[in-house]
Amino acid sequence: MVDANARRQRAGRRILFAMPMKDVRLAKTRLAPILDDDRRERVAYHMFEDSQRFFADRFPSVDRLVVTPSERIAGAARALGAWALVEPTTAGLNAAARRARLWATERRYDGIVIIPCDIAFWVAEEIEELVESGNENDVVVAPSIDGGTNALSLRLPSTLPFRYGPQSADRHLAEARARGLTTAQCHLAFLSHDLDTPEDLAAFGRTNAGMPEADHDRHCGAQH
Ligand SMILES: Nc1nc2c(ncn2[C@@H]2O[C@H](COP(=O)(O)OP(=O)(O)OP(=O)(O)O)[C@@H](O)[C@H]2O)c(=O)[nH]1
Ligand SMILES: C[C@H](OP(=O)(O)O)C(=O)O
Repeated sequence: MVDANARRQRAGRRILFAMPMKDVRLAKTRLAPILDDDRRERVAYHMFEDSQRFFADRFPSVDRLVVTPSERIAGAARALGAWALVEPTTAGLNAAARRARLWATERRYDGIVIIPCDIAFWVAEEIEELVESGNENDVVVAPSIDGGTNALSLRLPSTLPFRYGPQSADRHLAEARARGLTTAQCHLAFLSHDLDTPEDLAAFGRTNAGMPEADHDRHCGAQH
């Protein structure tokens, strides 16, 4: 009975997917050595659009917020069914995350899942796993293969300091533990692959080389 009630409560949680996105002119700068500006901007825009279509198609009932300094991206986000929050300047991912969390808190969402717009392959089951783990834990981190944070789920309200940057996955978990929050880490094979470097792009182009072979490589586990 307790379980059934808890499940019903979780099912009623309102969450927000928050997706930070730069102006494409400043995006994907690590690809500049191999792509001219036009191609680099197209890659950035294509990945952004792909992310929005994926969430609109597979998670139509979950609100999305795109945080961006770009009016062009904001307009495209709205056309693809998202809310858009326009930042006055490009102030970094930590600042964008803080803005998104404030927006969500003011609107009384129960949770926020911050996800970048540069994942090579989106897999709905991975996102479901992440959301489910976020229903059970205050803070959930899905690391990228280089130790970054490719998804961060927070139960709201939250005062966790954002630590995007090198090795941010461990840093987010450490900050959460230091505050006595419940934490989990999700190992999600596809979500761990953002497309940042020329090597990532080459792997992406080689029919899944460098990508996980099967989509069953996913699990979330509590961290103590
Ligand atoms: N709104 C906003 N989004 C950002 C900012 N910095 C990064 N992002 C977004 O956060 C996600 C991960 O970004 P990064 O991998 O750090 O940046 P990137 O533009 O994809 O690639 P690099 O320029 O090579 O670092 C992408 O969706 C970015 O567009 C920022 O200052 N503001
Ligand atoms: C989003 C980013 O992940 P990376 O690009 O380092 O994988 C970070 O955690 O700062």
